[in-house]
Amino acid sequence: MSEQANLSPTLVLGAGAWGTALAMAMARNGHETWLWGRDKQHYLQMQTSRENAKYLPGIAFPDALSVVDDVHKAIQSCGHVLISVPSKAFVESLQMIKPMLAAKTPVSWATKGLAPDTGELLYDVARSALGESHPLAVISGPSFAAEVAANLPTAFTVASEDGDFAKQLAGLFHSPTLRVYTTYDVLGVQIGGTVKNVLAISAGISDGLGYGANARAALITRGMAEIRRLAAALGAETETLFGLSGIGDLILTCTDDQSRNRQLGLAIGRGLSVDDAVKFVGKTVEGMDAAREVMLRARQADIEMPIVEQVCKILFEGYDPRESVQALLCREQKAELTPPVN
Ligand SMILES: NC(=O)c1ccc[n+]([C@@H]2O[C@H](COP(=O)([O-])OP(=O)(O)OC[C@H]3O[C@@H](n4cnc5c(N)ncnc54)[C@H](O)[C@@H]3O)[C@@H](O)[C@H]2O)c1
Ligand SMILES: O=P(O)(O)OC[C@H](O)CO
Repeated sequence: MSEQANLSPTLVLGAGAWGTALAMAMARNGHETWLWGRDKQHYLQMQTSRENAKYLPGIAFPDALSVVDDVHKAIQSCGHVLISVPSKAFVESLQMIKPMLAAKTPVSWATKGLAPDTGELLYDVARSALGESHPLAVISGPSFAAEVAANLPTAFTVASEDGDFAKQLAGLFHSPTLRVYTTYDVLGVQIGGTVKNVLAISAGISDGLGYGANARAALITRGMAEIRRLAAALGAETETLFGLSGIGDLILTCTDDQSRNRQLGLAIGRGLSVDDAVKFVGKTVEGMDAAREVMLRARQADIEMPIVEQVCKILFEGYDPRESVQALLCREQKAELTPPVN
């Protein structure tokens, strides 16, 4: 993609919390931004009230943000499509845009997760669905939608194999309150953004059980070791995991109650069944699906991810969370670091 290519207007597909917050951030910078949500009632409400009362109440849309209803027309005439739907709707979104997308229109997404059932990385899914001609990018990092919408200081990362696209996309968001970094390591960014959701469930469970700060810090640190093992096995850069999309997002979601993944874990740890906890949270919890898919990838790569494994046992096999903590604590003694072999 050339440095002069024009990404405007951006069409944001998915009018949930994150799609709306990202659309508002671009529009605040004066970039023409179109927001589309599939629910007609919701669309009409946003168009009339000029806010997204369902997900981000009380924050007015900037003038450069328009709510669009004719998604087909919008796809054909936009300069860039940003997908912000849950991972289970990602393939469906690609299929929807594909027939209408102009040959080289760049596509990015802010979805965190893997493809359902196969555990494929979304970058690979998008590349095989859309072909080689579209620049692709992933947006990830420690960023709660409500804080971005409220214009609170935030930093995140844009990853693309196309450096010009990464730079231009980052430029759409960059502002005095939003610092956006770029990287070429699409693999590392996706792995960090996916696995942290599963680990946030584990941290929530631990806190919900009433275990202390020591246990939470241990889960974050050993969870990071699990992310690193998977990332290394799949060929990501270790450095990425020490950045915003790795440790940054892991800390955010494991420690702050705004995280829906952590909220799910807290509810389970406090004694709700998994089904009741899901109903209680009542929002998108990506770590539920991700747990299964991350475990699949770990088995394929023949690596150990004991915390993710215990989260799967609690979520899908009815394990008592206390038994899972015992299983983690009773693992054989291990070295954190062994001396290098000369
Ligand atoms: N909320 C955050 O703070 C945040 C931050 C960073 C990343 N993310 C990621 O962004 C993604 C979206 O999360 P969210 O918080 O916006 O979720 P959300 O539940 O707030 O909204 C999801 C939206 O997607 C819509 N949707 C579902 N299926 C769709 C489809 N097939 N086509 C079009 N729209 C569809 C829903 O109607 C809903 O409006 C997730 O992968 C999440 O992990 C969220
Ligand atoms: O609410 P969560 O747990 O989905 O986390 C939201 C974002 O991914 C935080 O970066």
